[in-house]
Amino acid sequence: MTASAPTGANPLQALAGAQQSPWLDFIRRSFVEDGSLAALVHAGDIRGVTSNPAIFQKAIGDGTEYDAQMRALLAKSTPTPGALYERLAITDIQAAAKVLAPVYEQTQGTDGFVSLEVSPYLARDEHGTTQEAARLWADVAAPNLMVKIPATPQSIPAIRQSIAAGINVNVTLIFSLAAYRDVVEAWLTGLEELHAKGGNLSRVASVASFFVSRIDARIDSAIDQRTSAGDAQAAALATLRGKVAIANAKLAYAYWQDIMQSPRWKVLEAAGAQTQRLLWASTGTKDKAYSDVLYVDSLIGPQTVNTLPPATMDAFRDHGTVRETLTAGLDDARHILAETQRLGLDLDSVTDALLDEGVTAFEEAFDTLLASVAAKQAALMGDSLTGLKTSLPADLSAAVTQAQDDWRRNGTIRRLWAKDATVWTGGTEADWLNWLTIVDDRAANLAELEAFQTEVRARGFTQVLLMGMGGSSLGPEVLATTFGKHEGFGHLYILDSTDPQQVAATEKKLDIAHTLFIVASKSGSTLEPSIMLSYFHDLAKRTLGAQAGAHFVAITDPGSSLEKLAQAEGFWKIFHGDPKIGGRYSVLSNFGLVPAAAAGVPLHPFVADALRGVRLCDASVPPAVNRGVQLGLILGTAARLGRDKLTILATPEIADFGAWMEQLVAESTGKNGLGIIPIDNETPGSLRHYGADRLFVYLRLAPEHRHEQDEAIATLREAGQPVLTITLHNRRQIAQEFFHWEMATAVAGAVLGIHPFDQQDVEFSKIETRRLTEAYEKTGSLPPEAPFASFGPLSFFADPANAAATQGADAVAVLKAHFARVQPSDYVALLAYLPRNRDTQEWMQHTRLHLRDGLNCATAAEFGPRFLHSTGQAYKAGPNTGVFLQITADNAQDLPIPGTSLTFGLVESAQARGDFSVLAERERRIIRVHLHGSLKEGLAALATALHDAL
Ligand SMILES: O=C(CO)[C@@H](O)[C@H](O)[C@H](O)[C@H](O)COP(=O)(O)O
Ligand SMILES: O=C[C@H](O)COP(=O)(O)O
Repeated sequence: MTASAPTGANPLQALAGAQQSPWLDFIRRSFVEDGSLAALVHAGDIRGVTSNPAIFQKAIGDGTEYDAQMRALLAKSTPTPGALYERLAITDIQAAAKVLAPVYEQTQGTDGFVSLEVSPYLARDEHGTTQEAARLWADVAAPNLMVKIPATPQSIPAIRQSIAAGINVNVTLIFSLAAYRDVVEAWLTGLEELHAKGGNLSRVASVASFFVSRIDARIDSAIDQRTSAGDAQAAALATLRGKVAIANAKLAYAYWQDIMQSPRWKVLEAAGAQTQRLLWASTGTKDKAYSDVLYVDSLIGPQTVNTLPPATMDAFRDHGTVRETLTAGLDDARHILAETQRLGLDLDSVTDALLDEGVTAFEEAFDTLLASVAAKQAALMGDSLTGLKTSLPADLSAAVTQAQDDWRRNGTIRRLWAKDATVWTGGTEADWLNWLTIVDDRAANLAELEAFQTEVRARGFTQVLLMGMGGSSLGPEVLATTFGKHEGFGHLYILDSTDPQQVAATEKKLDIAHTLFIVASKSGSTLEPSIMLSYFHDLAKRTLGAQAGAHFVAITDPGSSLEKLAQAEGFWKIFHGDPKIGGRYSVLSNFGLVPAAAAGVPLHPFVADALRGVRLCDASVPPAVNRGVQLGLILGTAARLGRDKLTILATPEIADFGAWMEQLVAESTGKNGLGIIPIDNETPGSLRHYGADRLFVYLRLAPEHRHEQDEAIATLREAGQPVLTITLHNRRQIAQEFFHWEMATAVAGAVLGIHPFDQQDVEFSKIETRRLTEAYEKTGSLPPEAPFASFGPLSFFADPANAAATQGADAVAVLKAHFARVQPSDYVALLAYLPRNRDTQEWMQHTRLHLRDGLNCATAAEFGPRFLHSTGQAYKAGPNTGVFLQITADNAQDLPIPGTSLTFGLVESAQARGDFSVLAERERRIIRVHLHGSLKEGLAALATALHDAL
C-alpha cells in the first residue's frame, strides 16, 4: 500500500469530484503507528476506515504486533480474553480516529469516520446489540467513530435505538433491497425520535453498507453450475455473469434518491440531519477474470462511500476511472434483475443465505481471533496459570475435537454463561449458576472477610473446628490440608463424621476455651452438622458458660433453621451462602472463604488466583482453549465412550483436592443411570490392571518434584491410556483448579444430557436415616436385623437377593461369591462406616489395591457418612456397575447427642443401614460385613478373608 504523491489528482483523490468518499477496509497496529494511514489521509487518498471481525482477526490473531500492549495490560489486571481483545481493538480504532479527525473537522462532521463492529455473537440479539453499541460508543469516545451493526431482522430495532441515542451507525451486512428499506426506515425513525427529544441531528452520521461482490460470487457460481449441467438457458444466463451485484446496488441507490425527495426526509433535513450514505462494501473482486476495479468503477455517484481493501485501493489509484456510473443504466439494471428472476436465479434466497453466511463468517473469524488472544494471554501469563497437557487415544481425541467444534459453532459457552438451562435439560439449571459470578462478587466484597480474619487473629484462637458435610466440608478440608497452619492463626480441623471415635478423637485435639467453632450447612437442616453442633456447643457451654456463643460462627443460606439457632444462641458471626449455588459448587463462596479467613489463608491472593481461573473459562474463550470447557468436553465425551472411571492422582501436598473433585463430579453427573465415577487416590499399578474404562487426571504440584509419580504417569500415557496432566506452579493455584473443575463438571453434565445441579438420590439416604432415627427415638431400638452368615468376628448382612447370590460356607466363600460378580468395566467400592484415621485409611488403601490387582477393576475406598454427601449419589443413581462392600463395626466407645436420646454410634448405624437399603433397592450388588469386637482384629480377619477370596 502506498500513498500518492501530493501533486496531481490520482483516481482516488478525484473521487471527491464525484462526491464519493474512498474509505479503507483495513486496519492494523503497525499500519497506524508507522504513519502509513496518516500518509494516505494526508494525501487525500482515503477519507475513512472500516474494520470488521475478519480484519481484526488477521491483525491481532497472528504475529507479535500487539504483544507489548497485552503485556502491559496483563501486568495491571487479569481481563477476560474478550475484554483484552476489545482493549487492543479500541486502541487501534482510537488511533485511527485521531488520524482521521482533521477530515472529520474539515467536513463539519460528515466524513473522516472509523468503524468498529459490535460483537458478531450479538448479531441476532436486539438488546445485546443496543447495549454494546452504547458501550463501545462511550468507550471509544471519539465523535468520528461509527459503530457497526449488522442488518439482521433482530438488529434493526437496535439500529433505530442507537441512532435515536445520537450514536453514529454503520449498518453492515446489507445484501437485499428489502433489508436496505428496513435499514432506511430504522434510520429515519431513529432520527425522528432524536429530533422529538430535541437532540442535535447534524452530528449523527450513518452509512448503509451494501455488500456487492459476494452476490456476484454466489450468482455466478449458480450460473456456472447450470451451464455445466447443460441448462437450456445457458446463453441467457451467461449474460448475467458479473452483472447482478452492480444492478442490485444501483437499485438501492435509486431507492436512496427517492427517499431524499420524500417529505419525511425533508423535515429531518430542515432540522439539520445528515443523510445516511450508501457505502459499497465487499468491493474486492473475487473472480480474477473481472477487472480488479469493477466494484469501484461501476459504483461511483454523489453522496456515497466505497470501502476498499488495500489491493483494490492500490489498483484503483493506478488504473481506476472516475465517472458517475451509479446513476447510469438504471433500466439495464432493472432488466438484469428481471432476467435474474425469469431465469430462476432466486436472488432473495441468495441474499438471505449471504446474510446468514456473513454473520457466521464474522462469528467464525471472531472465534479464531479470540482463540488466538486467549492462547497468547495464557502464554504471556506463563506460570501464573496452571498448565494442562492432554494425551488422548485417537478415538477419544477425534470425538473431543468434534465436541469442541459443536460447542464453538453453537455458541454453547456463551449460552452457559448466559444461564440458558437448555444447555442441559431445560429444567431448573438456571437457578444454580451463581458459582459463575461468585468469585467476582467475593473479590468486590473482600473487606468483610478480611476484617473477620483480622478479628480472628486478634482473638488468638489456637484451633478452628469446621463442622459440615460434603460441599460444606470438602472444600475447607482441601484448604486445611493444602495450606497447613498459618502463623498467628489456629490449626483448622474438619469434622465430617458421625463416628463416635472420630468425634472423640477430634475433641481431644481441641482446647475448647480457645477454639473457634464454625458450623457450615447451606440448608441448615443436615443431620450431621446439626448433631455435631449440639455436641460441641454443649461442651463449649460447659467450658465457657454464657460466652460460648462468641466462639461460634455459622455459614448458612439466608433464613435457614441454622441461622435462627445461631441468632438465638448469640453466635459471634453469621455468614450467608448464596442460595443459587449448590453445596458442591460453593468452595469459592463464603463456604470456602470463611474457613480460609479463619485459618489465616491470605485472601486477596487466593481470590486473585480464583479469578484467573474464571477469566480463562470466560464466555469469550472458545472451547479448544477454554480450560474448564476443554476438561468438561473430555470428561463427558470419555464417559460416553465408556471411559467413565475418572481416576484422580495427585502429588501428596495437594492430594486432598481429589476428595473435593469426587463430590463435585459424582454428585453432579451420577444420575439417570449415567455418570462419571471418580476413583480417587488409587496408587498407580501395573498396566494390566487397567481396562478401557479409565480416564486419568494427574494433578501435580511442580515444586514437589515427584519424579517417580511423573514416571508412573508417563508409563500410562505411553501405553495409550488417556491422561490429563495438570501442573500447579504453587499451592495457591488450587483456587484456579476449583473453578476449572466446576466449569468442567457443568460441561460434562451437558455432554451427558443430565441436570448437574440436583442430587435427588443423596436425599433418599437422608430420608432413610431420618426414618430409622425417628423410629429409635420412639421405640428405643432400631428395627431388628439378622446376618445371613456369621463366621467368627465377621457377620454378613444383605437383602434377600444379594444374600442369595453370595451364600458360602465361610467368609472366604461369601466374599468370593460376591466379587465373582465383578464384570469388566465394573468398579468395586469399599464403604466403611469406621473412624477415619491413619490406621483405617491405610487398611482401606491396602485393601482396595489388593482388590484392584486381583479383579483388574477400578476401586474406591470411601468412609461413611462422608461419602453419602459425595460419591453416594453416583453409586445409587449412576451406572449400575458398582460392586459394594459395606463395612461396619462395633463401637468401642459411644457418645450421647445432647438434647436427644440418640448417640453418635446409633446415628452412624442408622446411616449405614439407610444407605444399604437404598443401594439394595436400586438393585446394586452389595453386602455388608460387620466386625465384632476389636476393630483391629476385625479388620485383620477381613483382610485375610479377602486375600484368600481373590
Ligand atoms: O465495514 C465494512 C462494511 O461497513 C467492511 O469492513 C465489510 O465488512 C467488508 O467490506 C466486507 O466484509 C468484505 O467483504 P468480502 O471482500 O469478504 O466479501
Ligand atoms: O454437599 C452438601 C451436603 O449434603 C451438606 O449439605 P448442607 O450444606 O445443606 O448441610
